[in-house]
Amino acid sequence: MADQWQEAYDFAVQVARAAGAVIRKAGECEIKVQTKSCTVDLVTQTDERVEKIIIGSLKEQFGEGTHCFIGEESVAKGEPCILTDKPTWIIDPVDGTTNFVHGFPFVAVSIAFAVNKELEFGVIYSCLEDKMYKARKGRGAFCDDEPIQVSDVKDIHKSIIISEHGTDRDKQKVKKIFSTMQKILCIPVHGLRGSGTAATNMCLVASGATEAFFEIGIHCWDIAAGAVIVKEAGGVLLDVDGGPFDLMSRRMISANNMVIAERIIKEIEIFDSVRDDAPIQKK
Ligand SMILES: Nc1ncnc2c1ncn2[C@@H]1O[C@H](CO)[C@@H](O)[C@H]1OP(=O)(O)O
Ligand SMILES: [Mg+2]
Repeated sequence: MADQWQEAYDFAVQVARAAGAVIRKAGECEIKVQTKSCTVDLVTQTDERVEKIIIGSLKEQFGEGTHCFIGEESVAKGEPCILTDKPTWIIDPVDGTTNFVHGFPFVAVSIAFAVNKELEFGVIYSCLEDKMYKARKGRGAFCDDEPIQVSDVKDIHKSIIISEHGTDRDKQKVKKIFSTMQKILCIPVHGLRGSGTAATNMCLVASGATEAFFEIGIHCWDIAAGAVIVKEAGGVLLDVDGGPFDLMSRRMISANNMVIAERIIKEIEIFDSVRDDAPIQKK
């Protein structure tokens, strides 16, 4: 059925915009911060509240039994993070929580929808910039309803590359991250950047502002919506070892084309991270 998920797609855009308004308002008040896995892994009442609003609205619209939900804060509370063939919403209510806490102006709501383990659409609302990015499989990518496209740069020396440091402060991992950054910077490339939100970084690749974004340590809810948006904007998604993109693997490179992706992959020093769909006791 060609237009089966159009209603869900349109509804996701509405929900993301409403969620972004809640985040903007919350940012005007005092933000109470708590920590999750470590002292730099932050969470606020807004993350939890917004996830409840998003999942509540989707359940009300589409029924509780037929659709599944993977949300960052629900998983943090012990809900499973397994992608099945059922229609599944993958949600990051506040991507860039550290930015939100500090008033650094890139914070995004990320909502993706998968069926039969395949991503059907993604919506990312960069709520402080008030930019709505969206894409549906086979239908192109858009920012505020204008079509977007990846950059056509093939020469790595003319590129800007994005990566992030994540929240793990294990010395060996940090060393590898910085060693990778140093090697890429000295290729040389025009510059290295990082907005602090994986979702926004992927929108920057999709809209041609940067050639690639890669990270090890991210979660499926950080990149699911962005994956559709990058792909529909003409870009590519790969594992950081050059293999196929795996949503649950905690690592990925998104790029404008294979030439740039493969050149960056040569420099990435890979470190282990536990898969999102690993059994909970092993995390
Ligand atoms: N352990 C981790 N390692 C790397 N990135 C992480 C991470 N946990 C979350 N991220 C996400 O990666 C980006 C910054 O590194 C953000 O999008 C952040 O999402 P968050 O703000 O929703 O936690
Ligand atoms: Mg996130």
